[in-house]
Amino acid sequence: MSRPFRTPCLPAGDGGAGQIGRAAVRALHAELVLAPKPGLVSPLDNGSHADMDMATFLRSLSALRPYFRAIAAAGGDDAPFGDLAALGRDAERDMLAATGGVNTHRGAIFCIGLLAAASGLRRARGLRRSLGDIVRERWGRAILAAGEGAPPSHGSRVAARHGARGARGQAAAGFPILYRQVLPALTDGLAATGSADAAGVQALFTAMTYLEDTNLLHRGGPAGLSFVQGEAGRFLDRGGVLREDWRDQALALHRRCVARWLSPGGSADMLAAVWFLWSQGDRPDGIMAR
Ligand SMILES: CC(C)(COP(=O)(O)OP(=O)(O)OC[C@H]1O[C@@H](n2cnc3c(N)ncnc32)[C@H](O)[C@@H]1O)[C@@H](O)C(=O)NCCC(=O)NCCS
Ligand SMILES: Nc1ncnc2c1ncn2[C@@H]1O[C@H](COP(=O)(O)OP(=O)(O)OP(=O)(O)O)[C@@H](O)[C@H]1O
Repeated sequence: MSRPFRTPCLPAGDGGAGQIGRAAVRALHAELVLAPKPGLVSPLDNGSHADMDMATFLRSLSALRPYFRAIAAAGGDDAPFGDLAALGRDAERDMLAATGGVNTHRGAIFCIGLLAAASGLRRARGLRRSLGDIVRERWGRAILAAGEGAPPSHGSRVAARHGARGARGQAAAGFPILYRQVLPALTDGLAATGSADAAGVQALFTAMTYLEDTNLLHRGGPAGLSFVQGEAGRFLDRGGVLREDWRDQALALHRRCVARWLSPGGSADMLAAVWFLWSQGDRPDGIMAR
């Protein structure tokens, strides 16, 4: 039975932008400290990354605090995509300054930034839509249009070569992977295990199974992408985090990804995004009253 959509309460002061910004940073922190995560930076090790570690990510996260609050406030003012993108470009500069030029959070600045803006708009207007729907309806067209003139990137090169839709395509469509696959996996994982770690791993492996991750295409081509999708899918088919030995199984895939120098960075962003959705009251069957 689906829950009725209820509008979250409005906190006093800045329209909730501070609260939304803090939730975004907490979601990214929760992704960072989770382990094991195949090929990704975690407290365990640097995964398939020679140029960054936990400390690099923590510096980056600290530099991004003002950004997430600012983009939530801009969303609350119903800013056009051009204004959000300008905030995002400034945030990328802050990230690069904090990390000595390393790309720790480019995907997250984009996707969690947009979701934070949508949360600001939802609170300001008392909307009863999911954050993904708000991103699609309010900024979807402009997101796709901005991609056409954008300077080349790893993502855009592999998108052109392999026909992938990448981060822009996922956002412009309202993040269907989050609502159809990753959020249900997180919710079911929490209900079945009562453990945020286990549910996070289940959500991450679900993203790895279904996402067309341009990081994997860039590093490993179509074979690298289908290796990760296939192995993550097998982990889920064998019972995922309901198996007693799930940590060993996840760790084994981590080692195999590192041996191939593969890193599912887009899926890491989806994990942080789904923690953010959870914190904002989005659920697979509606929006929780808060
Ligand atoms: C759209 C963005 C992410 C660039 O995407 P693009 O595919 O061109 O580049 P790039 O390879 O550098 O980064 C993509 C990142 O998205 C994540 N990702 C990869 N695949 C996917 C996917 N299928 N779905 C969601 N995220 C994904 C990964 O973290 C990856 O690192 C964004 O950084 C951007 O628009 N940059 C241009 C400058 C700008 O306007 N910034 C402000 C945006 S608010
Ligand atoms: N815990 C994490 N570990 C590694 N990458 C992550 C993690 N969380 C998110 N990511 C995402 O992965 C991306 C970084 O991946 P990667 O280093 O492969 O990208 P790149 O700089 O485009 O490529 P390369 O380093 O191969 O030149 C970031 O945009 C980031 O958002």
